[in-house]
Amino acid sequence: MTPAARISAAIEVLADLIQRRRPAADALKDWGLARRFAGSKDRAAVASLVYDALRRRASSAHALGEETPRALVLGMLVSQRGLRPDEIAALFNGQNHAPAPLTEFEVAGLATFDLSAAPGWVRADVPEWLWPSFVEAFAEHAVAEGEGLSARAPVDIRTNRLKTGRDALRAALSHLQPEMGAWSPDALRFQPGPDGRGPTLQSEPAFFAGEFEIQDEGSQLVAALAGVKPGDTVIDLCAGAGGKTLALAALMGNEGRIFATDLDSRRLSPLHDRLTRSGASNVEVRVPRSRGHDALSDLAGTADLVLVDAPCTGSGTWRRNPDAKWRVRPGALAERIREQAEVLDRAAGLVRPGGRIAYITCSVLPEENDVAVEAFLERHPGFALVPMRDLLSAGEVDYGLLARFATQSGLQLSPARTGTDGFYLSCLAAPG
Ligand SMILES: C[S@@+](CC[C@H](N)C(=O)[O-])C[C@H]1O[C@@H](n2cnc3c(N)ncnc32)[C@H](O)[C@@H]1O
Repeated sequence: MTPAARISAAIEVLADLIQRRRPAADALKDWGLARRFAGSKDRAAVASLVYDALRRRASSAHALGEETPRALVLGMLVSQRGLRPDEIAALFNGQNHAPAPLTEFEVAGLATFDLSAAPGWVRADVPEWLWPSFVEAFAEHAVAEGEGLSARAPVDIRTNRLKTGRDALRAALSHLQPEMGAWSPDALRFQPGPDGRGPTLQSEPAFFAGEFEIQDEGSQLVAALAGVKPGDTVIDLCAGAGGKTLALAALMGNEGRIFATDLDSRRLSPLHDRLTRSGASNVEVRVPRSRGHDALSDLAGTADLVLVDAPCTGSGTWRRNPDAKWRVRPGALAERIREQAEVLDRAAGLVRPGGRIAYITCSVLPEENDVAVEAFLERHPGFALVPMRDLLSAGEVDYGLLARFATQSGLQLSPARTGTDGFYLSCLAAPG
């Protein structure tokens, strides 16, 4: 397919997902099934155009004066891909599957492409209904934070200390030109290529050998800051596929015990293979027999640390999933807040006297972060916040520089602040 034909395809996919309000992945899959002639490079290029258009949906609609699939693509070609109006006009020539020529209205929109008078949520490319939350979280930096969440994400990996060291892994992957992570001593980073994707790391021999896991550096950081020690008894209450479980096992050097569970037993399935590959031997996966079955009933009041990697809107990961940004609804936020309270209350019954709950989200919304923690402290007055300076100075690395990203009750990472996904961490000490 020519570059112009790929643009036509992206417009078609966007029309489908907007009209039928369906996830981008589903619309892309259907498009691919109906066009078997399209090769893997074409599919990747079309997907990249669609996701880039979704990153900049609000600002493109504003600049072009309409929210049509064409306008979203046109705006993105300017703001995300840096094309000039004449370059865009050459692509939109109506020949050989290229999109129809530009209208006068579109030409005018491209020529001015002015966001200076646009409201903050438009310049930030954040849903309008979430803008008050952004302003509450980031004040005068809210637009820059929204822009950070609209950019493409790098691919980060976490060196598995149980198998190798970061320098050795960097040498093993030198053909992919890894960069050192800025914060985590285990992180390596790969910048996205022209199609927005990173290298296919899962086919590397070092991956099969368990020497690394793909994990955003922010996720690595919050796991490291949770305060786990070799020999601890740890419960990972929302373990899912085990990204944090594996990080904790490595930090503990396989000493002590981790009990990993999840409300949804299906989500735990990938964890078994990942544990084998990683060499983590101190993890016991507790699979609930049915919804509502308590797989941890024997562990009440025993854990040095309960990790609550809570279900959330995922607003901190919009770089990786720009579709989710526009699909999240107020009802879903309210449901996540209810689940967060439920899971935190469950954690309170599992932690030992003097132990700790580490509450984590991949969200930047205060409702899911500080507000959730403050509501927990009201329900459980014996618990107390672990001071931020203690969190940042407790481990092998002094993370004092992160203190400027402290919130009322926790720590907020973000693409604009730390170059990571938008993770939040707050640690709560149980009464001794
Ligand atoms: C953010 S994901 C976990 C990601 C995982 N910890 C990782 O690092 O890969 C949140 C998980 O919480 C689970 N969950 C939701 N409500 C829960 C509850 N009440 N108790 C335990 N887990 C719950 C979801 O099934 C989901 O797997």
